Amino acid sequence: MSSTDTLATTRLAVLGLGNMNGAILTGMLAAGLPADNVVATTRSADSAAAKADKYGVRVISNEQDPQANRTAVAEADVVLVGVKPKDIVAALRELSDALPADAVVVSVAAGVTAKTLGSVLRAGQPLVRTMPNTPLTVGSGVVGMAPGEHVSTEQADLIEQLFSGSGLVVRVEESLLPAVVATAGSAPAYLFLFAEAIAKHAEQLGLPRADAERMAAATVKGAGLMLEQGDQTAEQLRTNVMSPGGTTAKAIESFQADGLEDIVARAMDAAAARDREMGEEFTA
Ligand SMILES: NC(=O)C1=CN([C@@H]2O[C@H](COP(=O)(O)OP(=O)(O)OC[C@H]3O[C@@H](n4cnc5c(N)ncnc54)[C@H](O)[C@@H]3O)[C@@H](O)[C@H]2O)C=CC1
Ligand SMILES: O=C(O)[C@@H]1CCC=N1
Repeated sequence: MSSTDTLATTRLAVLGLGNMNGAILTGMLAAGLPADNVVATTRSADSAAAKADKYGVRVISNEQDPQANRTAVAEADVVLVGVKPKDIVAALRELSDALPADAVVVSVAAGVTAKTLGSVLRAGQPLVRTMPNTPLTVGSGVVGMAPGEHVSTEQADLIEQLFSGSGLVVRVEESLLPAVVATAGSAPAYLFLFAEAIAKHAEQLGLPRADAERMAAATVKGAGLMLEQGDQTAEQLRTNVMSPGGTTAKAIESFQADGLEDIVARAMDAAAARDREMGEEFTA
């Protein structure tokens, strides 16, 4: 069976259609998952109508049908659960006996462990923990995935295929998901912060704000594309910009004198630590 055939026949339930599941769904639809194969749920009827319009899939709300999540999963092959970490245990508990036995539950929730999720699912229910990031929405995302013990090779390959049309998929042990959060899940926000800071200060240097924002965005995109080509390391690419005695050398010296590497390391450690902490906070 070709990968297109597999996508064509996969039935997907999307529980919670916020920022992350919206990005994932956009990526999967762009990669060839037929919109007719998808049923999504939201909390309110208004948001169901808006999301149905936005994504072109069937969306049912818990407001209209208190059993919406159970209805959505009843015929699913894959159930993508994109509710907040504090809500995921309750959401899975109320639908666990409505899941087909071979449906793969895919959690995108930060922190909440497979042990916790498995404890509210029926014994043997296939479960994959993932840590995605929002650039999936533009086909350039990252997903760390940790398939659980009841997931077959075919099911793990299917989940990887669903994501890989819109980004880089890396399989990891569950114990490495905090590192994936720090490196990829949260990391778009670091780069957005950098772009924000560049644009703000460019305005201080005299550029109109709108031009500064467009320049920052194009520069982050261009640098990302060069990094992605992979023929030169980040360090080599940086060095190429640094003419001896020139402007960039002064800027990099300033970053290094201010301890940029330590600043990044501390931020990543904080993200990974919060992920582990949420695993202890949100249990069944
Ligand atoms: N935003 C991001 O960049 C990333 C988020 N995540 C994870 O994705 C999950 C969702 O985060 P966001 O999308 O940012 O939050 P969000 O608040 O934008 O989306 C969550 C959605 O779920 C809905 N919801 C809550 N309970 C529900 C239920 N029982 N049934 C149906 N819908 C329900 C909410 O109304 C909301 O629309 C979290 O667990 C987070 O850890 C993971 C990686 C990156
Ligand atoms: O901030 C969070 O908790 C989620 C997980 C990674 C990105 N957003």
